[in-house]
Amino acid sequence: MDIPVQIAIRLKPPSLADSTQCIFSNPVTQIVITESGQTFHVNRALPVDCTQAHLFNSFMIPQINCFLDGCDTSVVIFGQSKTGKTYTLFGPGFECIHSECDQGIVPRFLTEIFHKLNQMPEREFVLHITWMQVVNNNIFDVLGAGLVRCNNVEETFQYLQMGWRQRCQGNNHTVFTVSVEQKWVGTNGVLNHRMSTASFCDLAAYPDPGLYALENILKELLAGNPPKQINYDRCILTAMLRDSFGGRAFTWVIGCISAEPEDYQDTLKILNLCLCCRGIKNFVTVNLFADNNTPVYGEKTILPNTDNNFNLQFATAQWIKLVSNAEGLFNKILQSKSLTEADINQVSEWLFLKAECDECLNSDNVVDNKDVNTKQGLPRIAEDTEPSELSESDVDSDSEEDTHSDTVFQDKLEKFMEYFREKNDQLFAERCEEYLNHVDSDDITISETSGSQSLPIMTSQSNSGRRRTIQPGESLSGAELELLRKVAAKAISPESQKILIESRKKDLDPEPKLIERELLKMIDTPKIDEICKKYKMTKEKYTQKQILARKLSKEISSTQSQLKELINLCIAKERLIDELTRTLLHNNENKPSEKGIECSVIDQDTIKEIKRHETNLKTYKKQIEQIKKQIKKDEKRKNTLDIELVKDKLKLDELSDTSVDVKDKKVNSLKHFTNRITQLDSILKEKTNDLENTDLSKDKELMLRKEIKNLRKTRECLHDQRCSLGHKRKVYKSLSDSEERKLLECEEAIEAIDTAIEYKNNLICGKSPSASLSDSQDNKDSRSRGEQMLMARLDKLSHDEMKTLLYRYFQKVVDLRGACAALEAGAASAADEAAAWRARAAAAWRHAQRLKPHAHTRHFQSIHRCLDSGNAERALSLGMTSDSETSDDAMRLVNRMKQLARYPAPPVIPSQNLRQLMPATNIPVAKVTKEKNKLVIIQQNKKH
Ligand SMILES: Nc1ncnc2c1ncn2[C@@H]1O[C@H](COP(=O)(O)OP(=O)(O)OP(=O)(O)O)[C@@H](O)[C@H]1O
Repeated sequence: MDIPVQIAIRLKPPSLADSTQCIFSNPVTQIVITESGQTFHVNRALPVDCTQAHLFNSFMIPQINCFLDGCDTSVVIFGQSKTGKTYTLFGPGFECIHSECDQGIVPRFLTEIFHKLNQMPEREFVLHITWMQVVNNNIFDVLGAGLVRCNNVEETFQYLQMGWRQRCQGNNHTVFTVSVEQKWVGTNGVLNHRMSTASFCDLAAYPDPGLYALENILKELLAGNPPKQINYDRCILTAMLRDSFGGRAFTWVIGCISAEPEDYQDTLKILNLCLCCRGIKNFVTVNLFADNNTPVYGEKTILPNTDNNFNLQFATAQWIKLVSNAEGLFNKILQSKSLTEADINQVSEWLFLKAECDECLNSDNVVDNKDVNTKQGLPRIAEDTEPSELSESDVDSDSEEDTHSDTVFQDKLEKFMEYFREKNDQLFAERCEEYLNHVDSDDITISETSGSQSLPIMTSQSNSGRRRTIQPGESLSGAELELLRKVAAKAISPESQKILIESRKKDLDPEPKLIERELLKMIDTPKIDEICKKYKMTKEKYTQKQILARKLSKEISSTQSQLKELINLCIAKERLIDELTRTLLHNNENKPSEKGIECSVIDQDTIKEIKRHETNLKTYKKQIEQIKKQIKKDEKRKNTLDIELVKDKLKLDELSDTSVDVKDKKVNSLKHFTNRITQLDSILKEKTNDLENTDLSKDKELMLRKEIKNLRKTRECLHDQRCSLGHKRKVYKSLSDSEERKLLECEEAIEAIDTAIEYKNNLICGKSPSASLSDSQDNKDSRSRGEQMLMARLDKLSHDEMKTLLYRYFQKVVDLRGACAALEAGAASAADEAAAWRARAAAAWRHAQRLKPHAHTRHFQSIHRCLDSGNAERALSLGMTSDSETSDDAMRLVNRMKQLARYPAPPVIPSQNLRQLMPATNIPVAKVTKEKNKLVIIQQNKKH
């Protein structure tokens, strides 16, 4: 979320009560006004008498909440010297003499944080503090221990005291940070793992190089430069405040100003600087760890139980996991800000509905057992072994208890099934409708491939807002639709398919809820409920009768034992009476008469005793009779009960057959639906992933297209440049060296741009653009060790390094191409020269061939002439130069030479004589002319 930096202005109270004030603040209108009437609108215009507590409460409480939610926060204080910057941040000091009321923002913040965290025992947290000072662009660790872990407020205050003593006094910057890592399991059963940092910066007063550097950064940010392009590392202070300005922190800037007239100019400067910050927006976001939002389930969640509720529990657990996964993804997508507003609304609605479901699932109405840990998603469906109404009856046998708990369990199970069915149906129907409703009407098709199992997918534009929470149908791929058809087809009876097909044939818009109803019918048949109720009632009666029967038989057996005892007593009494009677008779027979009076007294006693015993015996016998009667009665009752029990048993068996059938059906339906839920959830998950990917890839695609567009523009420019250079070369036949190089660069750059465009196009089309560079196993294996090392190094290169490297290679390539072009030109001219020479040689050869016979002849003629003229030496030298050893002329010449060598040379004749001596080689020529009827013949030499 983009949040502008917030501004608060605090006026230092005047040193003297009656001193004049040149700056005023209006906390109602949040305006700071100068004596000249200049106004500054700020977020908090704090009054002169503003207390430390008021300052803290007026804007730090929301900061604390934000911080505990996992966002970074920051407080930066500007102000001239002695305007109360340190006082605002820390207070007057940490000694006991100082009142707690004077505590500044930092101690209050720490106290509040510990207080709040202690109020949330479910949160595990680790808190660290650091206290740094920037003195002359050098960093100084006030606490001397870097990050210091604090477990409670007391410990933290000890460090504050220590730091207060150790800190450097003077005009320097102080940065105090508090970082907290928190971990807790939310009510939805997912882990929250966050990290937040709060920084408190007490800036030095002007003039300070760090402050100037910060001022420049603020100006750059205000000019609209993205933070990524701003060099925060120009000094330590700016590097430390990277997050506060243009970063991810929720920042408050506090301007501490003096209201006194002599400080007016400095105050204006600080006010303007603070106002500068108002235009800066920070991207505040929750800092999450990778494991944030992962579902956390205790072992308690999945209970080993009967088959029936195991499925139920498993389905529920899976369901919750899947929905939580989707929730995590949705949260991430929301944070990524890659969604349109409509999408954000939908996702938010989904999250809201999910929260509603969680609330509902975790409510105590659903599950009686209140001990269930609500953090673990759906409360545990526990076996209820608590005694209920029936247990009050006199049931003492184990089997009775079992039967009783069975009944209770049956009830519970029914209840849970009912609940689960409702929820499941509701959720499933929603999903089903969403999927089916959002396919375009064109998609009403019956898949030919799936044969009779195929389902016509219908559409209806009707939708309720709630059901439009997720609209996967809008972007369902063909494969997904097919999967959905299959999933739905499995659940729909052939009859309903027929109805659907028929309704489609009639060209009616089939009611989308038909499918839903059909699905619901599968598990929600009234017959099943009736049977279940009847079975339940009969079973209850049967159990009661069983109990009664048991009670009776127990009573009978106890009466029988009582009877036995009485009978034994009677027997004993009879024996006693017999014995007494026998004694009495014996006494009467053996005793003398004188003792008669004494004897009769004893006899009377014995008689009395006998009589008493006989009366007792009679009573016993009566009792025995009564007991016998009672036993008979009880036995009769028991027999009746037994008969009834047998009858009931038969009835139960009968019902049970039906109910088992029904139960089986139910279990099957439940299983089936569990599977379907899993399938649908996997689709949902896929769709969620797709949604994320699509949105991401859409953005990416847009970006790529933009890049391609830009590249094309660049290419066009380069192309124009290349054309103009080419044209120039054509016209002037040559280019300067730099122009030649430029041309090469253009060509090379165009080639590189073409490759880049192709690469990006491939990315858009989803093709692997750099198969050769991709790190597939095959490629890795096929690379030599050297190549692998090179690739590993390239992988480690930073963006800038890569850019430099590429530029160098580009230059190298251009150099090489230049050298190559020069070489090619040299080679071409050499080849031309060679060709010219070859042509000349050929011509010479032909010429030589043509001239050869004449030359020979002329050569030999001249030799002969020399010989003839007697110039043997000349002839010899000419002969020496002749190359005609094999020719006849040569042979003849050689012979003549040999003769000349044998005979001496003739005497030298003067040339005039020689002419006379010459044979008539000059044949006289007669010229005949006609002069008047006369023929004139004139002899004349040829030479004349
Ligand atoms: N609002 C205030 N209420 C009471 N006392 C104040 C207030 N503001 C400042 N003081 C007092 O003014 C004095 C100077 O304040 P403080 O040291 O905080 O200024 P400072 O801007 O940090 O100065 P420096 O830049 O020199 O570090 C301190 O004694 C402080 O107690």
